[in-house]
Amino acid sequence: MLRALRLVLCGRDAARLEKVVQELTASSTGSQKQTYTPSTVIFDLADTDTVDRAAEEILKCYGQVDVLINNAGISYRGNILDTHISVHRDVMETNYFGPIALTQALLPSMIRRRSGHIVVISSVQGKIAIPYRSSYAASKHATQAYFDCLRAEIDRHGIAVTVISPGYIRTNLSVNAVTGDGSKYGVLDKNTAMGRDPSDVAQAVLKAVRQRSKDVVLAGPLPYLAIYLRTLWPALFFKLMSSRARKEQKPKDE
Ligand SMILES: NC(=O)C1=CN([C@@H]2O[C@H](COP(=O)(O)OP(=O)(O)OC[C@H]3O[C@@H](n4cnc5c(N)ncnc54)[C@H](OP(=O)(O)O)[C@@H]3O)[C@@H](O)[C@H]2O)C=CC1
Ligand SMILES: CCCCCCCCCCCCCCCC(=O)OCC(=O)COP(=O)(O)O
Repeated sequence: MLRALRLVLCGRDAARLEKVVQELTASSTGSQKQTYTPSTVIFDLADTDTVDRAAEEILKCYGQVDVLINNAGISYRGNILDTHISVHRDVMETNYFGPIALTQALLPSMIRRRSGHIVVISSVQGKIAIPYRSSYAASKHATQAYFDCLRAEIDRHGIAVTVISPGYIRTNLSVNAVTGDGSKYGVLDKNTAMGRDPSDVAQAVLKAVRQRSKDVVLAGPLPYLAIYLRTLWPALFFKLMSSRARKEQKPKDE
C-alpha cells in the first residue's frame, strides 16, 4: 500500500523554504508515491521564546508529528582565547537549546499517542572534540548527552530517539560558521567541499529512521578510529589533538 508523505518544513527564511516546496512538488509529480504539498512553519530556532508557538503551528498542519528531524545547526571557527562568550551562547542557542525546546514542545502530543520518533543531527564532534571548534563541539556533545537521556526516559512511552553523527558533508556549514567575534567565517573549507553528498546522508538518515537505530555514526575510518581512541587511549588522543592545534595555530594564538 502506498503511504502519503506529509512534510512540515521549518526554517527562518520563508523564500528559501518556498523554493524547497516547489522543488519537492516538482520532483514528486509523476512519481509513484502520493505526496501532499509540504507545509511550512517559519521561525528562528535560536529564539527559544518563539518555539512553543511554532510547535503549535506544526501540530495544526496535520494534527500530529510522526518523525521530528532536528537538523538546523551552525558551526564555529576560532581559538578560545579570542572568542567572546556571547558567541558560545549563540552557538548553544541554535545547536542545543533550540532543538531541545522544540523537542520538549512536541513530546506531550507524542506521549499521548504513545508513538513518535525524534531524530537529531549531531556530528562526529559530538563524540570527539577537535581544536578551534570549541563552541560547536561543546554544543554537539551537549546534544548527544541530552538525547541519550531522553531516549532512556521516553522508551517506555513507545517513542524512539535517533542521534546521527555525520563526518564532513558537502554543504554550506563552514561558509555559514561564526568566528570568535561573531562575524561570518565565509570560507568553503576543503574538508567540507570534499565531504559526503547531502542526499546520501539524507538516505542514511531515512534508513536509520526505518530501522529505529539509536545512534549512528556516518563517517570514514579515521573519525571512527578517533572516537575509539578517545575512549580506549585518551592520552594518545589528547597528544594528537595538541599536535593538530599547534599545526593549525592562527597568528592571534601566538
Ligand atoms: N556539513 C557538515 O560537514 C556536517 C554537518 N552536520 C550537521 O548537519 C546539520 C545541517 O547543517 P548543514 O546543512 O551541513 O549546514 P548549512 O549551513 O548548509 O545549513 C544549516 C541549516 O540550518 C539552518 N539554521 C541555522 N540556524 C538556524 C536558526 N537559528 N533557525 C532556523 N534554522 C537555522 C539554516 O537555515 P538558513 O538557510 O536560514 O541559514 C540552514 O538551513 C547541522 O546540525 C550540522 O551541525 C554534522 C556533521 C557534518
Ligand atoms: C595511531 C592511530 C592514529 C589515529 C588517528 C586518529 C586522529 C585523527 C583525527 C581525526 C579527526 C576527525 C575530525 C572529524 C570532524 C568531523 O567530521 O566533523 C564533522 C562536522 O561536524 C564538521 O563541522 P566543521 O564545522 O568542523 O566543518
